[in-house]
Amino acid sequence: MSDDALQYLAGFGNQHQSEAVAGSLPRGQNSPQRVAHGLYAELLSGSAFTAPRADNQRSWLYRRQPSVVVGGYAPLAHEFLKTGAAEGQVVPPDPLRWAPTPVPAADCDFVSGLRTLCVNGDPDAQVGMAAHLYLANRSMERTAFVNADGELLIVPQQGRLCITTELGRLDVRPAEIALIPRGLVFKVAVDGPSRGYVCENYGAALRLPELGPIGSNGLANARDFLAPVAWFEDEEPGDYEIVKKFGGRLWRARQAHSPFNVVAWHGNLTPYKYDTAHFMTVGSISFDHPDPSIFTVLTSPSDTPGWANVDFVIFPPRWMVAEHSFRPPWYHRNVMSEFMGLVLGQYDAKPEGFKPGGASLHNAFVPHGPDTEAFAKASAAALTPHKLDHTLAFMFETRYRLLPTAFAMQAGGALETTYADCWNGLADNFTTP
Ligand SMILES: O=C(O)Cc1cc(O)ccc1O
Ligand SMILES: [Fe+2]
Repeated sequence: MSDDALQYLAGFGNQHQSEAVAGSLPRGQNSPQRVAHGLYAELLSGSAFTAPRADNQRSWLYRRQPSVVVGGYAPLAHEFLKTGAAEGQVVPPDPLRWAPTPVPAADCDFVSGLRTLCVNGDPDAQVGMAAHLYLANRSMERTAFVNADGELLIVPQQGRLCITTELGRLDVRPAEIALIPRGLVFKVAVDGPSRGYVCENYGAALRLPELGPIGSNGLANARDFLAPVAWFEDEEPGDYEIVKKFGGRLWRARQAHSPFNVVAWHGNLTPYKYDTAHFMTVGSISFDHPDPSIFTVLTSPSDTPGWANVDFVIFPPRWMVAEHSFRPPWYHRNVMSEFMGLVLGQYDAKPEGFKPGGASLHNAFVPHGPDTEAFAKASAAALTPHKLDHTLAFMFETRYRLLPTAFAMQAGGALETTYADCWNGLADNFTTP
């Protein structure tokens, strides 16, 4: 693990620039005849060249060798990593929940420890997402990973991650998140048994949501997203393994140098970290429970306005003050599909049953809401101002039905076969006047 005091460049979507060695970054042009210090220029495009300016994402990398210097790729098996609806199972129209999966004692790193729970869409159509767990007890040393199928939103739940990327390093702890652009090479170091969630987004890049009547401030503020500063692995050449996810399969290649050899870069296609403690929640200060869209941190739009390919929504510590209201989420059925995880504490709709490290899936039009215990508590609670504290749940909400994987549905696995019983106690209390 690297030290704590990493430096960052603040601002989501900014045109950042950074050089680890002074004078490495070309001034006034991108591709000089000879780049300073013998470096190679390489363009990384995250959007089509002709994407509208507001959506256009690319960075220029100045590196010791271009990434084309890599051996040929050979297939690499991964039993538990699944891609797109084609690799999902038949899904019953029931609410599903998974208990926390322990970090195995057997050797696993961030990539070998990926366990896909749910999939939809198709990366070749640039539609949909996957929800994975990661379980890791070993750092990636001379192995790096790059995902050509999707951008990765990493939500640590246990253990601190040091993520080395081509553009520099990010130190990420539980309650923080990391965003790794599609196609960017990275590796993950851990400081002990580590677990968390990953949203692999095959669709349009995640961005800050529109704020509408909220105005020009609030929710996740752009300046709280931190990009790394340029850093390169300055060591003797030696064998390095590059693992690439490409077309739903893993591939591996060997090269004789570190891929973390970018001495300077500039552009707006960067990884980020974000501390959810900086999320400025808005909520009801009068009555009723608002739609959870007020908690959207990042959104990947689809081609239909307002119907997200995937929204990343958090339920952070906040005050509950609504008067004459049932304060937890309402009972509902939603055309959108909801995958949830819990980073820490309790979730108000399922105070006991939903555990940190666990997950739930409420698919399109699958009824759900507070369990019997939460209903009873909230129906009788004194409606004084109350702080929901020490809690962080989140949701990947997607317009496409999520299909669980064989790992998610396996008998004897983490699937809670009695989950739906949590609503059995909701008796018919109707009384005729
Ligand atoms: O189902 C859930 O727990 C997530 C959720 C939370 C909320 O406050 C409103 C709607 C919703 O789907
Ligand atoms: Fe819901």
